[in-house]
Amino acid sequence: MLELKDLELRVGTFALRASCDVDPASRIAVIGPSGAGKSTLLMALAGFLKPFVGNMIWQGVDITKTDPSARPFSVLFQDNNLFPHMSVAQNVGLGLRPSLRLSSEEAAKVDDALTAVGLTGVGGRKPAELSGGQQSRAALARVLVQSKPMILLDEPFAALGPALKIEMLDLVSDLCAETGAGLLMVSHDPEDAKRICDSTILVADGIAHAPTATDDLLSDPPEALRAYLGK
Ligand SMILES: Nc1ncnc2c1ncn2[C@@H]1O[C@H](COP(=O)(O)OP(=O)(O)OP(=O)(O)O)[C@@H](O)[C@H]1O
Repeated sequence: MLELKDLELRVGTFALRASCDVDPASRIAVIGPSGAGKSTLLMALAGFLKPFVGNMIWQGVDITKTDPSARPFSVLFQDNNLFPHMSVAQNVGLGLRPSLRLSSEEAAKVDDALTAVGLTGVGGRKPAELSGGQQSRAALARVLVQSKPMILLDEPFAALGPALKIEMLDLVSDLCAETGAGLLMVSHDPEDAKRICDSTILVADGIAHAPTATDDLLSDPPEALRAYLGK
């Protein structure tokens, strides 16, 4: 279990509270109005933002002060963060070893991850030589190669067209099913949540609420979500 214990996150004058249990094996969407704190929550989980108050507990162990690389999460933010001067395989390899001095076993893992996302044979290309969808797949391979128990995605497919976005969401869903990884995915689109997430965390009015069944939440949205959905 991932426990958020009386967490308070602060960025400038903004504050977000979270106190709930999260099933690390499930697929969870994080939705809410713009500026509500969705990215802030992910940044704190990933270890890039120190909580002002409270603790994060992973399987009974306090990870509040654990380095990002030692946390049970791999993270993908919106802009993919592929380095243009490196090959696709090197970009993926960074997920395993920043020095890129990979053992043959690690190099094989990179190949496996590229295959899993449908990029067999393109490891030698530079990111600019890939389409937008292929770049998203490469970024996903870097997440996958880390074999972490949970994947954190912050609107990684927002720049893709609707058909490509659906393709990527389904790929994420399949990869989670195959690897057993859990998912926490920030999205602006409730349809994304409906498509691949069993439960949803609503972030609104300074609170990251406990995960609720996605269908229940969206069929009978609370006031804060209703306004956001335009209902
Ligand atoms: N560096 C910063 N300094 C001060 N305030 C910040 C900083 N970064 C973010 N904020 C504020 O923190 C709040 C939460 O931002 P956050 O990016 O987490 O929201 P969000 O829900 O992810 O928004 P969006 O959906 O628009 O991406 C916002 O009100 C934002 O203005």
